[in-house]
Amino acid sequence: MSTPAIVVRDLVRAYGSVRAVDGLSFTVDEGEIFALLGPNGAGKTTTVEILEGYRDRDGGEVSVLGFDPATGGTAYRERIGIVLQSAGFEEEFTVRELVRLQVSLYPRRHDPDELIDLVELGDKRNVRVKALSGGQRRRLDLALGLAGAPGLLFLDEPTTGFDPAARRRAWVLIERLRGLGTTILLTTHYLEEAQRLADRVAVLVAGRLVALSSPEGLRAEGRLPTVISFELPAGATLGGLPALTGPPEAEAGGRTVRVRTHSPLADTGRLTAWALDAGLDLPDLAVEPPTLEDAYLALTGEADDGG
Ligand SMILES: Nc1ncnc2c1ncn2[C@@H]1O[C@H](COP(=O)(O)OP(=O)(O)OP(=O)(O)O)[C@@H](O)[C@H]1O
Repeated sequence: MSTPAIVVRDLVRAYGSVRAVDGLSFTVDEGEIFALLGPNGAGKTTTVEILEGYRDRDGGEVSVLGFDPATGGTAYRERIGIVLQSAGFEEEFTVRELVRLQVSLYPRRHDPDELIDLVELGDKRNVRVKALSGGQRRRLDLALGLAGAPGLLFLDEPTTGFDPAARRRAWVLIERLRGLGTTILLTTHYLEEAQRLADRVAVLVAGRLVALSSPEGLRAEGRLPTVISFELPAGATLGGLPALTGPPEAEAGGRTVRVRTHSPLADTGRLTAWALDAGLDLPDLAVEPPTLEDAYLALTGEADDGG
């Protein structure tokens, strides 16, 4: 087993009477994409800033790439990459000038042009920063965060504000970084992003860890039901449906029926057999297993009961 890239033990950080981080422990393996999730105010930014060396801690142990970030100084900062949400850019610089400048600050460097190609800004190389779109700027953020060829990258909500196509392209790029062996600590509010990218996910609530698992593990541990839904066929009533393990619920005022079940195969079989026997269709029949978002909402107590 390789040495973990990040070790956090019993980390505590308080602001007055608020314990923003309240006894947090986890490790991140080398080469892993590790996502920190949690509602607003859960302590993600505080944790990440402590790991980056930009915030003091009140208690606990932290080791990142073998350094204590609190005392690692420049030697430590040169080893990590940080992609901030909105770095203040020199608007008059071109993309190439800015990336070259950033690269020159580090002893271990990427080739500026390769970096620009990696983030797919090759055709914007000589364009001034002020003329970039929001999504292109975020890709430039990423190039700047990678300037020192870091072994560890902190990615703070990397796709906030991206359109869906740009988000998917960013995911491919992040996966490419993983392929290069970069360890990534990711914070995000997009559960689909965590599901797609993260090897493991930590869920924080009020400064404490409430779950730590692979996205699949988290879904499975939630023991949430699969939802079968369909339109009630014309002439059929809720009471006329076959016996199912989960009671069918009709949407208020509509004809959509939902069955929450832990035996989706058996219940779907009963429903379709019943419909076929009766010569009925089940319009919009769908069988949806719980998503990471469902598991997350249940864990953080944020599930909305409205269905
Ligand atoms: N500089 C500060 N002074 C006082 N309280 C702070 C400070 N920074 C954060 N806090 C408090 O610490 C708690 C955790 O904040 P933090 O920013 O770490 O949460 P977060 O999980 O990153 O939230 P978000 O998803 O909104 O970014 C919150 O209650 C917040 O109000």
